[in-house]
Amino acid sequence: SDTFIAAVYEHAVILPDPTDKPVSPDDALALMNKNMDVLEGAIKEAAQQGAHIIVTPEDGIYGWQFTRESIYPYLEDIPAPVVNWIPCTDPSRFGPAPVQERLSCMARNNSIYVVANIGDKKPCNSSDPGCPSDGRYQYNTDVVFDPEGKLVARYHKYNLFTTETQFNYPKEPEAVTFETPFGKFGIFTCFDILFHEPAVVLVSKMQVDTVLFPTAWMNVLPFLTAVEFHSAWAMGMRVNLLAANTHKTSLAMTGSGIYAPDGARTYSYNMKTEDGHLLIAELDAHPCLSPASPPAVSWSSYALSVKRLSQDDRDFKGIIFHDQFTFTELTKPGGNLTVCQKDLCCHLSYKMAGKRDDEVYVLGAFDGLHVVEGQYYLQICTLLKCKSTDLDTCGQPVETAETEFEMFSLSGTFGTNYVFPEVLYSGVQLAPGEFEVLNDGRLINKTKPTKPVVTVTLFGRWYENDHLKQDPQPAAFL
Ligand SMILES: NC(=O)CCCC[C@@H]1SC[C@@H]2NC(=O)N[C@@H]21
Repeated sequence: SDTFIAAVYEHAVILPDPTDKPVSPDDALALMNKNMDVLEGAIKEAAQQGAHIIVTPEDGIYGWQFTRESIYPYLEDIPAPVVNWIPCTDPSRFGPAPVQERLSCMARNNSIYVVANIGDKKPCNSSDPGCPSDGRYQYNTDVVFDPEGKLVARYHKYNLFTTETQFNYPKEPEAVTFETPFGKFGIFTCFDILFHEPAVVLVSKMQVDTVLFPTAWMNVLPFLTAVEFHSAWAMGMRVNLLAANTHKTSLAMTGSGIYAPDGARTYSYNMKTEDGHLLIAELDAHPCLSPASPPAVSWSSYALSVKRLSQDDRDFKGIIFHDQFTFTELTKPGGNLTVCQKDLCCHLSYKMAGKRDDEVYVLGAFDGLHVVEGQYYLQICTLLKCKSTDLDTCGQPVETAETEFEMFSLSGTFGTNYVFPEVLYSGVQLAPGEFEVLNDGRLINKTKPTKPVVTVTLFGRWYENDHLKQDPQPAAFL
């Protein structure tokens, strides 16, 4: 088919009581059934509304804050999909698997693809030099059941977040794909989206049309809020992305969406209430073949042609999410500005509807290694509102603004082809259809921005440099 209907469910997960001691398998299943009761309601509703596939969040069935031991009763042995298994009709073929059985039946009874995140356990012994001392591998795992209830995909999360000490890293990254009547699908989980493997491999080498993305994403302004970064990744990579986040406002976890290369089809961001939310939208099955699909971008082409007027004397430093940026202030209601850091120069042309005395904006550049909660090379050009008129606050998280822009055009001398374009309006709102990236690498508004601007950013990931990362210091040397 040319199009299909996608659903994502942002789920307010029911958490187990925090404990280091493992609960009984019955208690673990009772908690998981409570979450699956809620997910089943969303799956039924999505199917009734015609959805072909639904994505549910990372940790959406058992929550978090586990030790390696305390998660064990929640795990099941998940076989590779090659076994052709429908757990709903043959539940005990590979030992007890009540969670897989129930997910499979939800898919089968509602004739819909169901994507969920659960835990896999794989016994091992001393013949395997990597086998953990407790005799098992434990993996953070996504599963996909087709509309017959057959297990068609199993993916072990490769880039575990720093807090996930209950799980093992898979030895190799897996590029997991499956074909459907509405395009080729790939899958990865949460923190994976910041890295080359498997995320970029799925798109560039395996040529998937749509990525399934269960996540438990804590929002970090100004660049790494879920709806902002995930929609930008879909645009930069030119694929559909179905992002289902966990909902827990005390951890800043909210923000799910159905994203296409030309912008969000639908999204939700809700820091006000603790309820779940179902999103449904129609997508192109093959977005790269669509007439709306943009041609390849030469990211540095425009910026390299700009002649720089000397203005370094007005630059100053500031911190954004632990990284030291170089900033320059937008002192006039409109004009052209440049700021550079190392090899990256960022150019901005802009016009405000009116320059306000109570709000300050800066143009910023960062070219270097981010080292907190994981290490990754970044090249970032950004126009952002400072928290107050004190320049020392530039880079601190800001959610609202009053300044209206007539136009903006942001570009940079990027050394990477992987640049994710973000536009965030006041109130953590996206701007679908209101901006575009030109072939020469300029991020521009298409129409006059309909809301005040908080951030306009070109977020570049320089994967090619990641091999230069330092190994973390052994504890003895700290
Ligand atoms: N569940 C995960 O894999 C972790 C979520 C990723 C969170 C993103 S990555 C860098 C930022 N740090 C955060 O706390 N949130 C952002």
